[in-house]
Amino acid sequence: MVGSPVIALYITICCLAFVMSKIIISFLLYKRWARKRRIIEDSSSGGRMVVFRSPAAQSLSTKAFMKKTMKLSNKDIIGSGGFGTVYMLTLDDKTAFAVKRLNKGNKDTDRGFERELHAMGDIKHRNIVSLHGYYIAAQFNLLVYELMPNGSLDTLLHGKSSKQKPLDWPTRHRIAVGAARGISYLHHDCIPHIIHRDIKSSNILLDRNMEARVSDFGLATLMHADQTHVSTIVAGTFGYLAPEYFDTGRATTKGDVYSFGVVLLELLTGKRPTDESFIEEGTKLVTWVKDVVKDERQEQAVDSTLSCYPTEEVKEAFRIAEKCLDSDPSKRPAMVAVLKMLEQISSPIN
Ligand SMILES: Nc1ncnc2c1ncn2[C@@H]1O[C@H](COP(=O)(O)OP(=O)(O)OP(=O)(O)O)[C@@H](O)[C@H]1O
Repeated sequence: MVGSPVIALYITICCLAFVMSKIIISFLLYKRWARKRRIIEDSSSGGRMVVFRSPAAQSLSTKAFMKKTMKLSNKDIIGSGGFGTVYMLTLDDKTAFAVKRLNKGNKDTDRGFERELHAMGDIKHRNIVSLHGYYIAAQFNLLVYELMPNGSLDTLLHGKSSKQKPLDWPTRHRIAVGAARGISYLHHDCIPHIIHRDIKSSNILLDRNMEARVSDFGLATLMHADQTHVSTIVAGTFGYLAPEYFDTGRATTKGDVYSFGVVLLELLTGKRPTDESFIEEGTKLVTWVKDVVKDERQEQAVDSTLSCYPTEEVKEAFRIAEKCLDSDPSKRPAMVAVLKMLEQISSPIN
C-alpha cells in the first residue's frame, strides 16, 4: 500500500491549489471592484467626488481639479439646457472637461441618482459621450463629461455664427451614421437595454474628428419633471416626441427611432422641427416632408446651404427618415436596421 500516502499527498496538494486559486481570484476581483471608482471627500464644501476609472479621468482626482471646479464662472459657460448649465473646465493645455451643473433635486433621490450615474459611467463607446465622474454637494450636483470640441449638431446646423461653414453631404451622412450607431448600441448592446428618451440635435455632439457622440442619455429620467424646462414634458422634447407618447406617456426604443428620424430630417433640410415657417403654414416638419417624399419633390426640401450633393443618396436618406417617422411604432425599423440602411447609402470615410 505504498500508493496511499502518495495519493493522499496529491489530493492535499490539489485541494490547496484549488483553495489558493479561489482566494487569488477573489482578491483580484475585489481589487478590480475597488479600482473601478475612486471617492474623494471634500471637507471644505461637504461634497463628494466620484471618479470612474479611465485614463482620461486620472486628473480628476487631483486637488487642482476640485479647486478649478469651485471657481467656474459665467465666462466658462459653453451651453445651457433644461437640466442645468454646462461649463468648460481646462486643467492644462491638453486636458479639458465639460462640467454640467445640475440644480439640486430632492436629497432622498440621491441614492437612485448615483446608481443611475454608475450605470452611465460604465458605458464606453466611440459614439457616446463618456461620463468621467460626478460631484455631489448640498446645493448642487456636477456631472463631468468628456469635452466635445465641435459642440452640438444643433449649433452646427442652426447656429448664427458667420464663421461657421455649412456642413457638406459626406459630413452630414457621417454624423447620421455615428449617431445611429451610438443609439443602436444603447438599444441593442447594453444590458439592460437603454432607451435614450431625449434624442435631438442638441444631444448629438461632435468630437475633434467630427465623429458624432450621443449625450445626455438617462438624464431625462434622472431628473424630475418639475426640474425640466418648458420644452420638456416628463422626458423628451417637443418636435422630437413620437405621437404615441402623448397618449401612452411610455418611452420606448421605437420612440427613440422616431426622434432620430426627426434629427435625420434636420440634417437633410437644415430646418428645426419647430421652425416658425411651419407654424405659420399650420403644418410641421414631419408632415411637410412626408408630402414632399410622396410627390418625389425631395430637391425642394433639401437644405439650401447644401450646394452639391448626390441626389440618389439624399433621396434614400429621406426614405429612411420616413420609415423612422411612421405613425405606427411597430412599423418603424429597429435602430440596428436604421444604422445598416444608412451605412448602405454610401461608405462614409471613417
Ligand atoms: N460634453 C460636452 N462637450 C461640449 N459641449 C457640451 C457638452 N455637453 C453639453 N454641451 C453644450 O452645452 C449645451 C447644453 O447642453 P445640455 O445637455 O445641458 O442641454 P440641451 O441638450 O441643449 O437641452 P436639454 O437639457 O433640454 O437636453 C449643448 O447644446 C452643447 O452645446
